[in-house]
Amino acid sequence: MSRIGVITFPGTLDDVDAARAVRYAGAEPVALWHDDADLQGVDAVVVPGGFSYGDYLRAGAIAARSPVMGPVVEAGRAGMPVLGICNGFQILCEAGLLPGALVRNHGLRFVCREVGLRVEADTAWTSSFTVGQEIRVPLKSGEGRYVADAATLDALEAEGRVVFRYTEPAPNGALRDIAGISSADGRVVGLMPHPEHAIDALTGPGTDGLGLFTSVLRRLTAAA
Ligand SMILES: NC(=O)CC[C@H](N)C(=O)O
Repeated sequence: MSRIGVITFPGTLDDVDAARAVRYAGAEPVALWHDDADLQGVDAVVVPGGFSYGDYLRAGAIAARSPVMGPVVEAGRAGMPVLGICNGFQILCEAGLLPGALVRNHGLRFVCREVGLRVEADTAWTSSFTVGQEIRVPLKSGEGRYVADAATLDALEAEGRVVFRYTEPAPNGALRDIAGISSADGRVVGLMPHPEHAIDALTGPGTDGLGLFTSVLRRLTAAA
């Protein structure tokens, strides 16, 4: 069975939901601890949402320099699938695995509501969707405005690395309505909205989020 690590930092909120999403998809979640530079032989890693280290300095800035992120960056650069959700996306950008940055929402308000996303790229974490498919998942963040310089944004678009775009003007002011991006090899993906909160029909909203986790499992099983 594929083993997918889920990291817990001080201040992480969504590790339990991320582990459940991994389990619902049919993989084994493995708890990884921020202070251990040890990935325990996992096949993929989820960096979940929350307020790691209290968002001090900048969201994700301290977590990006914690012991566990050393091997995550190394493995991500070598092709291991890594998914950063919300604070996890902020951490992956701060760690240099993904380009650009997440800054305070325009209007400076925390945004907490369901959003529509268009899947725009076939990656390790989106192969269960069709390109162009629209999904609905919750967004809950105060520093969710994706920014990068124009050359980086042009390159991301030209290389098919904009993975998710809001289907409405970005509620946080993200440039070009970008909700999620990937590494050049499509294995490291970060997004601001929360697919792990949309996996169970009983609680909703919908189950669209599960597709990210079934996608990576399919990829890992095909590679095995
Ligand atoms: N839900 C989250 O992961 C919150 C992310 C981050 N701390 C923010 O508010 O932007």
